Amino acid sequence: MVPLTVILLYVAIASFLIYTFKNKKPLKWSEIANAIPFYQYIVKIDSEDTFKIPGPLRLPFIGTKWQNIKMNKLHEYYESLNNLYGDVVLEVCSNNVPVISLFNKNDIEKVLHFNSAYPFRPPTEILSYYRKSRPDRYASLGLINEQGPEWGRLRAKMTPKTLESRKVLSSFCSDFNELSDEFINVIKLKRNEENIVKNFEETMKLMSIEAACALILGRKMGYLADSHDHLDNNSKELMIAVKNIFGVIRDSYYGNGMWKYFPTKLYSKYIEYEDKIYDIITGIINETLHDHEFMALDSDNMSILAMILKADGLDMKDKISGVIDFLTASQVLSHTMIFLLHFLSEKPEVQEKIYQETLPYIKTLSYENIKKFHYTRAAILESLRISPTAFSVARILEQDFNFSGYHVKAGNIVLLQNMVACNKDENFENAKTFNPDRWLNENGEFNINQCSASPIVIPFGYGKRACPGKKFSEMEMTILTVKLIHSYKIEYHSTFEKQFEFLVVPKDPVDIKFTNRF
Ligand code: HEM
Repeated sequence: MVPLTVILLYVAIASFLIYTFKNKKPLKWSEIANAIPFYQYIVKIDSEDTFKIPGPLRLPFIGTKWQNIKMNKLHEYYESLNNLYGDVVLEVCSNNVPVISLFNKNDIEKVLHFNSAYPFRPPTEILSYYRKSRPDRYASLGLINEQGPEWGRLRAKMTPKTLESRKVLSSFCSDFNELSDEFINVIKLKRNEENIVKNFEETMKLMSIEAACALILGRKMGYLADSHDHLDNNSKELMIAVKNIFGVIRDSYYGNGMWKYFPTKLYSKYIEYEDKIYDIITGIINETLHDHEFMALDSDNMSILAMILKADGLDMKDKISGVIDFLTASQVLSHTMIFLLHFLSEKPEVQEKIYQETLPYIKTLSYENIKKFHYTRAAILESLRISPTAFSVARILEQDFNFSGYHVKAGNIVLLQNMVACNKDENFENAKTFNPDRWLNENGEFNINQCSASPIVIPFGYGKRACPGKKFSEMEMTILTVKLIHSYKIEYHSTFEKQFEFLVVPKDPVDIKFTNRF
């Protein structure tokens, strides 16, 4: 006999669900969607053309979310979708919104080359929902998530041409050289008796966040010191929040989505991290505004924080969210470096070539000098081609397109599956093989146009919406790689596996052996 309480509970839950769906109680997604004019045009699955696109079985309410996808293997899942259904694949979110994956080089290029005034990238739902619920703190969804003319305004104000000027890059180059030397020392201290740094990803993340704070906040946090005992609570909490927020965003995006209807644990965790970062950044901004010396620096020596604080036409809410967005977005360095170290570890001869190429310049790794490192830059690009951390670039179509014979209407969300496409032999010869030489011309010079499929190598995105941190990150990766190779021979001591955490990241633990070069 089923106890009466169980029956009553069942009836209560069923009635609630029927009420929720039958009365079309507004989903939080649609609240967000209606708040952003462009989103009203996102097409729903009722479009006949969209239905013709192959993909996993679609069920009412849950779309294609019934599949037992291991969330941390999502990047492999997309490769299997391509193998099963072809170059254009349809998935349907639980809120009936279609998401179309494009795997074919020509289709990807069509979207990239569409000349949009304000390229639309679907926003992160959980962040958008939370920021909309806090008008006391946020005036907009922020640079990463805002759309249309408002995004255009934020982008123009927060990423002025001076941001990537030679002088700003040169000035940061010398700061980053110092940090890299500290990092080399940290590795020395963290090696065990076999010269292995266990859980290297943790050490690398410290470097990543220290570099981000130097670039964006213009301050040294001390995350690379021997011990963290000296750090104040804010510094410790900032580190934890910035490190963990990506995992929560991933779960909100690809999980069961219950946070949209109930105040789940996941949503509380998200608020906890977002609020922590907000409070600490607001404190730092207030301190900075009172630091007259800092604010008086000329634009060539300014941090991104000072540039944003000095920008005209942005209110304080915009400035705070801008700094938060820059800080969280810049955490990708650590994953990209670990992928690169894996490839270098597999090919000691590449390490040797980098060593020889950079030997004459090792004492002065200036911004001008590192441009001469053709082979090193080719090795970095090759790693980003095979193992980008952003496995796809998302866009919302602004006009109808024909993709490999399928008509796809404006308003559809497409995922440009650059990682899968970049690992296909039809686009790159022996695509899965790490081969820096493919990026060198007959004179041994690095040339991005050396491969005909280079337009789909988009680790930093593309066009007006591309990553504003690209030049900084390429510079950081070059300096760090050169310094590491001049100090150590690098060898992976754990199996190399990737996992999905909103971004593709190395599966931990990563153990790397660093043997002194001399
Ligand atoms: C290896 C390091 C990095 C990688 C691989 C990376 C990758 C990306 C990608 C793929 C996008 C999306 C671009 C698009 O949709 O076309 C993006 C956007 C963005 N990145 Fe990065 N990024 C890195 C480092 C940084 C750094 C250091 C900063 C800060 C200075 C930064 C700030 C941003 C911001 C603010 C956006 C949003 C731009 C917008 O929507 O207008 N990133 N990044």
